Amino acid sequence: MNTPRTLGTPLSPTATKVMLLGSGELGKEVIIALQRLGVEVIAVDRYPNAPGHQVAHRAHVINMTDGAALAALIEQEKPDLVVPEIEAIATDKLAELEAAGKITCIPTARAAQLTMNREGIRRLAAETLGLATSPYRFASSLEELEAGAAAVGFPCVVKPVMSSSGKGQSKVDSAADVKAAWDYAAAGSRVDSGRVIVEGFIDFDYEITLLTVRSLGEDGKVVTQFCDPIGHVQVHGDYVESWQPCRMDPVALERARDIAAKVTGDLGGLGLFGVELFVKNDMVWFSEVSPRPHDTGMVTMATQVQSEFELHAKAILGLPVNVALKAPGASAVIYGQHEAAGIAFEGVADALRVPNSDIRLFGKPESFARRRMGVALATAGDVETARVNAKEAASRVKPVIRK
Ligand SMILES: Nc1ncnc2c1ncn2[C@@H]1O[C@H](COP(=O)(O)OP(=O)(O)OP(=O)(O)O)[C@@H](O)[C@H]1O
Ligand SMILES: NCC(=O)N[C@@H]1O[C@H](COP(=O)([O-])[O-])[C@@H](O)[C@H]1O
Ligand SMILES: [Mg+2]
Repeated sequence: MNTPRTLGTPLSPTATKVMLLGSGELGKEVIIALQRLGVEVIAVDRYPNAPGHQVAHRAHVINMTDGAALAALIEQEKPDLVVPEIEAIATDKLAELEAAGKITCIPTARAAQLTMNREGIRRLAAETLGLATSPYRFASSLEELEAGAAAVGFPCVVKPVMSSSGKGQSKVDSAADVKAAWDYAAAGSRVDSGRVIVEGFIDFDYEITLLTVRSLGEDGKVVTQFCDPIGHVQVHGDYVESWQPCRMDPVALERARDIAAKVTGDLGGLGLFGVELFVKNDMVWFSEVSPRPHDTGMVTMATQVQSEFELHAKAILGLPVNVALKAPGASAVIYGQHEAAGIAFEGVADALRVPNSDIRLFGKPESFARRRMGVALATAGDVETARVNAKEAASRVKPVIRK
């Protein structure tokens, strides 16, 4: 597509129809942004009443890694755009349907295929594009992992090739810990492929997500724009806190943008990408990329004129976008803390008494101790104050089990 999409009326023959594959907290916000433009939205996830299901025109529950089930649903709904929201999807089927001219996949089916599996994106970035990354090896057995870990050196990080939000990921300090990391990866991957990546540990000063948008310019050509860098803190491979803008050495910022332009340029298509980078002084390493909104980018709901979700919604429809920052701000995650269905949240009023704060509760039907159930947002005159306030607001929200 090189012209903006004409938008129709939902639930009528002119409807512009978008299908989200994955309907968690990130998809929910993309759906809300699309709904505001009068787009008809079909939300798909692996379990009923997912956050995005609750705000879409129609909701479906299927195993998205089942190619036949996915193709059948696409055939039934005939969406104009198919928008992957998670990694664990039958992306080969998406590629087949795209090649047959039956779907338009965001940003491209190839991008979804490459980023579903760490091996695809890592080999593209390091071996094809020549970008700096941590040293790495892939392993399909404990013996291969032992050899790989020895090759990249200790400490290192072991991750299933198909996983996200830190699932199955562990840091390994010595050869004695390799077996535990192998077992942990096997238990934690979202799709058990029996394969892992082992990466040399990068002793970075800080890490960022560089949200990068590919949208259509007035001349019909793709324009690449960068949001202000987002700094974040991760615990056990999962984000707990993020802030924007993240102060950076100007040389490092230029390098970060260069890497992001190369990766997103190769993946192609339209939409927003979250490019994850490690930074030490003016050195920048590529870590990975989401060809979709990023969890650390939830902060943009408070900090930007258009959140990462609005940017994605607009860009995929061929509409112009505005990546400007509105105010410095931060986000802090609210975890479930309990293993229970239908939990309640006390203290929301107290949380909202924190200056310039806001709360999002995702509405996930089931809570786990470390499941992300909501996020607190705060803006302030400076990022430091915003971080303190976002964490304070998050801590005032108390998940409880109601009998
Ligand atoms: N090679 C490494 N060196 C140092 N830290 C690392 C390395 N790999 C991962 N980490 C840390 O673990 C975090 C999560 O890693 P990564 O992004 O690969 O996992 P993920 O499961 O894909 O998470 P998400 O889906 O949330 O992006 C990183 O943001 C970083 O803090
Ligand atoms: N880092 C990727 C990420 O944050 N993805 C977000 O988490 C949801 C799954 O949450 P769940 O595991 O609680 O169901 C996904 O649907 C997406 O919104
Ligand atoms: Mg990551």
